Amino acid sequence: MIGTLPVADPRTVARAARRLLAADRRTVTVMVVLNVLAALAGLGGPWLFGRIVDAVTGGSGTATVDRLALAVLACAVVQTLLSRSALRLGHRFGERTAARIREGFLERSLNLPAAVVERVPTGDLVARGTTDVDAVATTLRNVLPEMFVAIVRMVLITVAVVVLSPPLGAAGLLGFTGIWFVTRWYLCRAREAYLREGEANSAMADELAATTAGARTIEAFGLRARRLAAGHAAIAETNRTRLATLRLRSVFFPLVEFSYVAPIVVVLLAGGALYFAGSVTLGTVAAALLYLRQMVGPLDTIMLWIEQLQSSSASFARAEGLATVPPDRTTPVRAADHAPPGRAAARTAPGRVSDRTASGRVADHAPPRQAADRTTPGRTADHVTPGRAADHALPGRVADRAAPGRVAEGGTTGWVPDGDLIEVRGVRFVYEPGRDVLLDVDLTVRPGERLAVVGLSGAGKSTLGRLIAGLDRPHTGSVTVGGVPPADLPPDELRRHVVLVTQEHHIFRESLRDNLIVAAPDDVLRRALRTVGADWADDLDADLGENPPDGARAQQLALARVVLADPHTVILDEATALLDPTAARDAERALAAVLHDRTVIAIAHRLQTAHDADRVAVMEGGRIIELGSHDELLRACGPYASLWASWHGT
Ligand SMILES: Nc1ncnc2c1ncn2[C@@H]1O[C@H](COP(=O)(O)OP(=O)(O)OP(=O)(O)O)[C@@H](O)[C@H]1O
Repeated sequence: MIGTLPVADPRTVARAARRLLAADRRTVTVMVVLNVLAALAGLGGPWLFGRIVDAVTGGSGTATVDRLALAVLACAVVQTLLSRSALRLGHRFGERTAARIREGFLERSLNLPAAVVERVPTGDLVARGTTDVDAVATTLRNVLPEMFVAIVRMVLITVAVVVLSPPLGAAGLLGFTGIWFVTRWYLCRAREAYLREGEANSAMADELAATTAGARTIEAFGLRARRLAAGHAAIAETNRTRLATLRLRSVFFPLVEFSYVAPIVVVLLAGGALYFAGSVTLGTVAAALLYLRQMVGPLDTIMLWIEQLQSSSASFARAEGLATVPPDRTTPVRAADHAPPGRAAARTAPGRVSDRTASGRVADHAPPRQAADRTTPGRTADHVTPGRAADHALPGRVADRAAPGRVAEGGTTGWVPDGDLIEVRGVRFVYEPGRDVLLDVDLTVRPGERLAVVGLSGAGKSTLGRLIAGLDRPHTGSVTVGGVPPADLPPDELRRHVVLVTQEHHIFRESLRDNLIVAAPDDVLRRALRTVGADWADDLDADLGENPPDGARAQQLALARVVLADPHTVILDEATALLDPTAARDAERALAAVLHDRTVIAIAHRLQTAHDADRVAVMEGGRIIELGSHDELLRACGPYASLWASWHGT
């Protein structure tokens, strides 16, 4: 488990950059060729100008000078045309590559293990997906093509000046060595400085997001001063890191300016001496000087953008860092899996169920049967398959799924659950090394049973719920649903078996239909909405991004998703805790309709839920310390009896 998102190391970044170049190999090749041709055309000008100087000093006629001047013009025109084409191609390449990076980032974000997403600061992920990806996109679109042109020109100008006159070329290059030292000094410090600036930006975004999201809590608990102090600290850190990069720039750029003049002075002095010694013509000195002047253009471009390149390479490292997070399930989910129903099947499961695909990891116990062996001819699976109206038998759980013979689509283990039995055996789980959150947990939940899990805050109830819902894997022991580890099931399959409903109900900025996640005919969707009492939801095309439903309605939507997914087991983790009492009563009614005929594991804070359950599991310090019916546990006079007594005030 990790507390912050990682940053890719330089080798990983270089590999990713190579992959992006290789993805557009043809364009890159054409770009290189056009740039080389443009740079070659550009070399003609100074050389011809040198010939003009020699022609004039040698007393040639104006006709020669005119011809040479026309050739200079032709070179300039050809260079402009070729450069423009190369640049246009470069911009297009940049756009396409930026789109690839965005898609990759989206895919990786969706693939992040739920436990990681919950633990890392939201601001970090948001800043990487916005500021960092935008910085990389801008660089690819605007900076990289120009840098590329500049580098090609610099290389060819260097070759040209050395070929023109080796001693003058050597003098010029000697003059340019200062830039190399200055740039090296800058680059050694810039990456770290920009990475720190990016981190500080993320932290500030996180602080602001936390303050905005928790506005009501802040008001209610008088936390304004605390939040302000946290905000100021984050802003101060951002300022500090920005000043650090500014300091680097304020040393770097003046030194670069000075370094431009140095080679010209050196060549003028050396050229003068060589001319008077009769080793070079005046035209050659003039051409060499012009070449060196020409060098300033591409150098300027490189120096101008080098800062942007540094900051965006740090941004790229942050965006690529997501790729280094180990997945909780090994088969990555495709971005297409997250398109709304109708476009692609799965997006986000009801409640906080993550849409990740299954891992190739084989369970440490033997699943009942292998899917491949179980394809029974003529047997039809009765699952809630997107688009299959017949499967949506509402409101209770009527569909007969997990039928032997059905092959799990997209599953990596090839196993499919056989039956609805939930078994937890010898489970141990940690979020942070050295701190067991679950220890030796054994539990069997029979199909159709209502189990309440109670215990003090931090006892491990939600973690147990997450393991049964397949969002996390146990570190030791096994959790199985119908004999198969739920974390091994692909999202589509998983949600037909187990769904976790929490108090968080995410609403996508899409239509009501898309928000229901499971694709089904309109009448089935409407029936699901009616089942949960969502009378307000008659227009399936209504854009929920424009009119986001309030807490109670969002809850109804989440429950409608459960109805449509039609799982045999629903895990409720404080599903109605955030609703006001009236809304909570309505939600309880809707819940009752949804839970009918299903196995229910209710993580309960109100002991009334435990009272109404078939059995109660009492958790403490990551262990189940008592298990039995309400009456049995009361008779046992143990921890549950004490909890019940204190809850009742007796
Ligand atoms: N993502 C996480 N990263 C690190 N520690 C975590 C994470 N989630 C929970 N914990 C810790 O694990 C322990 C068990 O948490 P869990 O949420 O499972 O308990 P709980 O009984 O459901 O508590 P509550 O009733 O307060 O929700 C707690 O100490 C909690 O701080």
